[in-house]
Amino acid sequence: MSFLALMVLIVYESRWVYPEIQAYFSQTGNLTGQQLATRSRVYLQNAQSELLADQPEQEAFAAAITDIELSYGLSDMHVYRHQYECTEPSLRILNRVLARLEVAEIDRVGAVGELFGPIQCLTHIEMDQLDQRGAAINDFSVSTRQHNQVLTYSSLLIFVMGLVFWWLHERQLRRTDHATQETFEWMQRAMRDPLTGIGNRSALHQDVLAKQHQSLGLILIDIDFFKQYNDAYGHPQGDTLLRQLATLIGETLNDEAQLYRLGGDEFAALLRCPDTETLKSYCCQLIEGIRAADFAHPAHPDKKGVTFSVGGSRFMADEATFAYAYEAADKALYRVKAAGRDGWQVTEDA
Ligand SMILES: Nc1nc2c(ncn2[C@@H]2O[C@H](COP(=O)(O)OP(=O)(O)OP(=O)(O)O)[C@@H](O)[C@H]2O)c(=O)[nH]1
Repeated sequence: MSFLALMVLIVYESRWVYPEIQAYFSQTGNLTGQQLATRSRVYLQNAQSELLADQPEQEAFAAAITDIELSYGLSDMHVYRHQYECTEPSLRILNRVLARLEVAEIDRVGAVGELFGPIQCLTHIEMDQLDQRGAAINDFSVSTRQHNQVLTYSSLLIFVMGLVFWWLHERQLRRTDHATQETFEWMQRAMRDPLTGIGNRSALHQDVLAKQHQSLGLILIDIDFFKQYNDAYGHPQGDTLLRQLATLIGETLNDEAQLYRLGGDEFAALLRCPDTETLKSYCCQLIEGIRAADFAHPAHPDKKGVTFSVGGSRFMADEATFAYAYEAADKALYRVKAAGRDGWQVTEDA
């Protein structure tokens, strides 16, 4: 709002300059007024010269009459009559002198003397018109200086306001960026399992939705007798094992799978899977991988190391088929558990 007011002020100040210059240069009253009075005075002085010149009286009178008439014409102006009290009496004197010159009822010296009054009046008019012009010039330069100052300060203010707005805008931009970054990081964290760093159940759902219409394999991996492992080594060691197993699963699947911890001791792997044979080979690799890793598990009932039960299913990714695929993989896993664990099964055509 204040910005708009400043702009209006600048436009007003700019518009002011032109009419003011016009007003100055159209001081015709003063300029012309002074020039006419000067000419009129010069004619009267010429008339005096003619009267005093060494020439026949008749010629001198004729020349003087012409000069006085010219002077009269230039003096007989409304502005002079209106502004200067001496004008009317001067014109009357000129009229009288003219009349007397025409009938030769006045001598040369007398006529010259009569003209001094009007000359004095015209000199006064000239001086006054010059003073008025000087005052107008002075006023004009003062006003110009003031308006220039207003223009300069307003422009400066606008510049500073522009800088402030730019700074505020930049600051807001930085804050928004920061907030967006924070939100993004929170969302990332909300999708991660804090213990192992791999995705959680929400991430699994999201990733499936992002792979619409792709042929995928879902593999559920459950640690056998993990409760006993915790009991034997304690929870901190159990946590360490969970982290190690997350790494092992990733390496075993050649980092082609996206991994998730669904809670407790259950992991999931999601990977591209063109056919069931591929899915089976991944499951087989997992069982062989955990056996080869040979993690100690003293509380394992069969005295084996840590083992997995693995169930898998294959599906064309979308929201509805994922629910069936999950259920199918879970059933396969359950069958492995029921069959004694440490093995894998897949459900065909989920
Ligand atoms: N260390 C650790 N243990 C966990 C965590 N989450 C769950 N558990 C434990 O995992 C164990 C899972 O026990 P169960 O569901 O009976 O599974 P299990 O002992 O592996 O038995 P089966 O699956 O039938 O072979 C429980 O004892 C939980 O306390 C965790 O974040 N860290």
